[in-house]
Amino acid sequence: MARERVITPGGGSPEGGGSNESDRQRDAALRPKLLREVIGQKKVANRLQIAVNAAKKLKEPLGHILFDGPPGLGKTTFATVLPNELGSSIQMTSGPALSKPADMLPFLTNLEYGSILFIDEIHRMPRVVEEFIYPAMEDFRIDIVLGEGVNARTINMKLKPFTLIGATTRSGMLSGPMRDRFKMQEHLDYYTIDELAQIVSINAKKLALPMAPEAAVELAQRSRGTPRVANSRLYWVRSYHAGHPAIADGPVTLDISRQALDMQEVDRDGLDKQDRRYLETLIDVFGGGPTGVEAIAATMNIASDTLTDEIEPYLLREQFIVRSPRGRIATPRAFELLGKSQPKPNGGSLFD
Ligand SMILES: Nc1ncnc2c1ncn2[C@@H]1O[C@H](COP(=O)(O)OP(=O)(O)OP(=O)(O)O)[C@@H](O)[C@H]1O
Ligand SMILES: [Mg+2]
Repeated sequence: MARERVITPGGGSPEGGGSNESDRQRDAALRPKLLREVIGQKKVANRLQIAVNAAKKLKEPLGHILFDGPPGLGKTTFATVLPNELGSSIQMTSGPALSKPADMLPFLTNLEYGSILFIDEIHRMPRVVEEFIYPAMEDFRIDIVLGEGVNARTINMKLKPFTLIGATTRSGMLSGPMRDRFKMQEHLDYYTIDELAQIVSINAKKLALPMAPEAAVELAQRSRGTPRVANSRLYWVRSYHAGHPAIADGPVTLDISRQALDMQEVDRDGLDKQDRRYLETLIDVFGGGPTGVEAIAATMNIASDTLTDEIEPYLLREQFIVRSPRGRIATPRAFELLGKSQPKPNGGSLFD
């Protein structure tokens, strides 16, 4: 198993993407350790397995890898599985924790041959740091400037060949030159109900919670296609079950899982309070749009990044909203969900 060194200069969090502390502890407890334990994302997992096999056979470090996709889909999971597969070590940091090139030095000088440096939220790394690590990625060397003004000297330092793994929820914000330096670029997509149900069943076992298969499917259906959400729903169902003496001795049935999720105000489509608040704002305040994300964010009193990174991707995928050049528009499905009737468009189509 890999030795995991988590070093975060500047007190930054090694993991980003909007997960809070308790989510992170749960994530770590339930995270798969090996590629074969990873559920779904089969094409990605197969390509990684080939790359790992090749690296071992050729005794070369793995090429640099970029993972992108919405929060909670497994970017950090894949990054932490790889050193286990390779028998190497991993250091973890994140873009916001790296404000200047010197912040990279402890990581770069700690590298071992073939070890992994994981940079979460890599799109938030400042341009100066990005440019500083280009030669590290390409030729395993860095240029360090010592002193200032006329006394400044540049020292060229060789590094041990290593693998950089970047993760981002916003691949569009990554610069072209940075993206091009990754040998593999893997996009993670939402999971099917079947895959999520498997994850829920496996994790219920890890938590020693007896659960009927239909209950696992119910949780899967109501988890926004996202393993992290499925895990957090599972923890809630576990508390609900344990907190009711009358049912705590039996398994979690379909009924129990429904009651627990209804109590948490997770609806049958898996949308939670925050998702519905977004749709209510778009429909009640902005007449269903089109309206800009900044206006929705200001009205909801929430960061617009949270909307674009965490809330909107699933609503877009499930076609509760569409994006147009003039802004976000609620679809008939969103009106139906909230039990509202759709205003009649004057003349032109609602979606023009
Ligand atoms: N393919 C998978 N198989 C099984 N469990 C998974 C899988 N992907 C993710 N998980 C579970 O979901 C949790 C969250 O995943 P992870 O932390 O890797 O997401 P992430 O993409 O890094 O999110 P963020 O953008 O917020 O950093 C993991 O701890 C793990 O328990
Ligand atoms: Mg992560």
